Amino acid sequence: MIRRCGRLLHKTKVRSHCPTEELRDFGLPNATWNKNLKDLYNKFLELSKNGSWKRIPSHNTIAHHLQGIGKRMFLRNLDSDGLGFEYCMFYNKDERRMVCLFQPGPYLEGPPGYAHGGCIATIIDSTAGAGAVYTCGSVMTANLNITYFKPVPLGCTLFVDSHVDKIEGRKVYSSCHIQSYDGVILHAEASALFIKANH
Ligand SMILES: CCCCCCCC/C=C\CCCCCCCC(=O)SCCNC(=O)CCNC(=O)[C@H](O)C(C)(C)COP(=O)(O)OP(=O)(O)OC[C@H]1O[C@@H](n2cnc3c(N)ncnc32)[C@H](O)[C@@H]1OP(=O)(O)O
Repeated sequence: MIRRCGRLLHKTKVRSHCPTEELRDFGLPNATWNKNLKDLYNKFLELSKNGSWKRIPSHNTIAHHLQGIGKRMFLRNLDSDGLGFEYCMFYNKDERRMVCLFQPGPYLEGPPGYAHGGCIATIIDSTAGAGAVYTCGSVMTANLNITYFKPVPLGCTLFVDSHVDKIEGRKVYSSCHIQSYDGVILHAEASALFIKANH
């Protein structure tokens, strides 16, 4: 247990929204990560050693205008680890690829025992969106098309693989695949159009 901002918090379990708390990097392993997620994470850490891949830190806010009223980034806004979006991302600049290692928690349930399609869309948007941001700066999603092939069991480990395919002026075209951690099952694929900020 640690004491922060006058509240008692369990070191690995509880997420504080206290605005004065130092930023926590949620892309680091915690006790709720299953073995497959940890193994994939370690594999990408290994690949990062020669600089080709880079781990992307993940905080619970990018919204500076929210300072003073808490940190509420959509994917990191639950108060406990493991219940919602558990994920980390790695970026490969040369390949214009952003991958996300994702473990959907029980609060993301849609059909009984399976992830809601909206949370699959969210992780695709966030992964491909982050890939577009890291490749060419601020973007907004203009279009996202998803084909769902196989339902995603809650608690499994997914490999989300996005790629910036083409950049035409302000338009950034990306594709994304969601597979099981071992690549055996293709759960979904998507194409997305991002528009670069007009400044
Ligand atoms: C976010 C950045 C933060 C940076 C922080 C760094 C940390 C990185 C870490 C983590 C990143 C996380 C990543 C986030 C991921 C999530 C992103 C979202 O959820 S975004 C919210 C949902 N999307 C909206 O709410 C958009 C709503 N729509 C709009 O605001 C506008 O329509 C917008 C900006 C998309 C375009 O508007 P216009 O006025 O700027 O530009 P116009 O002139 O309309 O379009 C430019 C060109 O694009 C085409 N275009 C626009 N929309 C299109 C569409 N839907 N389909 C096809 N073409 C389209 C147009 O035809 C035009 O093409 P022609 O230049 O004439 O050839």
